[in-house]
Amino acid sequence: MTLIKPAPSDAAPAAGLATSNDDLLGETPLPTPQALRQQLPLSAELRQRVAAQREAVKAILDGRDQRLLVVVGPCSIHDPQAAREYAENLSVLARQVEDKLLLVMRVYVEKPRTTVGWKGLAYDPHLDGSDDMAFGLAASRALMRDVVALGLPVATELLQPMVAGYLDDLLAWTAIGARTTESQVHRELASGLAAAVGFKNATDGGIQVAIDAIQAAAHGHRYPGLSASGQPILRHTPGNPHTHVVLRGGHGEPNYQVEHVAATRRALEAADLVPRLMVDCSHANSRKDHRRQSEVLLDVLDQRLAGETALCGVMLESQLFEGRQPLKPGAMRRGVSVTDACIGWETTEHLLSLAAERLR
Ligand SMILES: O=C[C@H](O)[C@H](O)COP(=O)(O)O
Ligand SMILES: C=C(OP(=O)(O)O)C(=O)O
Repeated sequence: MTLIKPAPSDAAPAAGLATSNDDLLGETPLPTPQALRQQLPLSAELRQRVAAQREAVKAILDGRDQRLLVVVGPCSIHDPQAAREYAENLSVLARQVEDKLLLVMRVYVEKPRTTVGWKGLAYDPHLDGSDDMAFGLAASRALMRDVVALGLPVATELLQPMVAGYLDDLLAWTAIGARTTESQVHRELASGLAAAVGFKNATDGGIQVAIDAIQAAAHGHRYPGLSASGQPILRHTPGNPHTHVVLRGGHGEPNYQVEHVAATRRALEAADLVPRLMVDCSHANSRKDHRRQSEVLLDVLDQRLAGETALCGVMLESQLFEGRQPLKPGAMRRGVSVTDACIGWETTEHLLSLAAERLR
């Protein structure tokens, strides 16, 4: 992706004259979270639905509901219309398997990058480096609201803490990603979320950072933030007891197999935490080959059926069509991932129907 030069109005003054960082930065106003929520409000019915969806996720994490939590959907959203079509398919499947699986749709609008790259619908919705974030935040909120209206719970990764205020009333489950689980800022954010939070293990495969994150997020925190109306505030959080580890493998090596799950269970128990985990079938667990996600899922199902109660969830990266494609506006295939490769809808439907059948 080509980096765009700042427009003249955003251009920084000559560096030699700068006396503070503000002099070096361009800026573009954004709506406040309150303004966006007013523009795209949640009805009382949808608010209650989100509350019920959160409760359903927490019941699984607490062991009050024996179903498997399944966070499934695109690696990233770049085409909200295609995502709506995906959500319609998923909502039909969700009803067919609801006796054994709770399906939650990945609506990932912020992407953490290893170095640089497209950062997601919320940041660059026109996919051209113009970074029309006001539009991107609105498109993200509108899509999440439509997904909830279809009856599906929404999952996302929260990356930039300020973005949370635009979207967090819609979320039933949240990820803190492998690149941010060790960050105090993200642990503080998690401690104030009403939704359950999954902490990914680190990109090097280390699980201790996720265990530390669970402990940090369970505590109340006070940290500076912005209120819904844009006022700087000291935020007071209550602590979040509904968090868990997500095993995603590390540095190309998987960590979903029986010995890894047993080691993670022991590490959680040693820290006096309830052993509850989700396995991400993608990322290093699939060695970044989307076709291997099924292997991981089937292994996790075998572990569950063999009595491993710590395994309460799985994650799948899935799109309308399989694979991935480079981000080239004007030359793109509809419903194909522009970040990590995904399995296609037919495979997703087959795998989740099979999973429900095996658990029956
Ligand atoms: O889930 C998606 C990617 O694995 C993550 O955003 C990192 O992407 P990158 O390594 O392509 O930057
Ligand atoms: C970026 C993701 O995962 P991880 O943080 O495990 O790399 C993701 O699930 O989209």
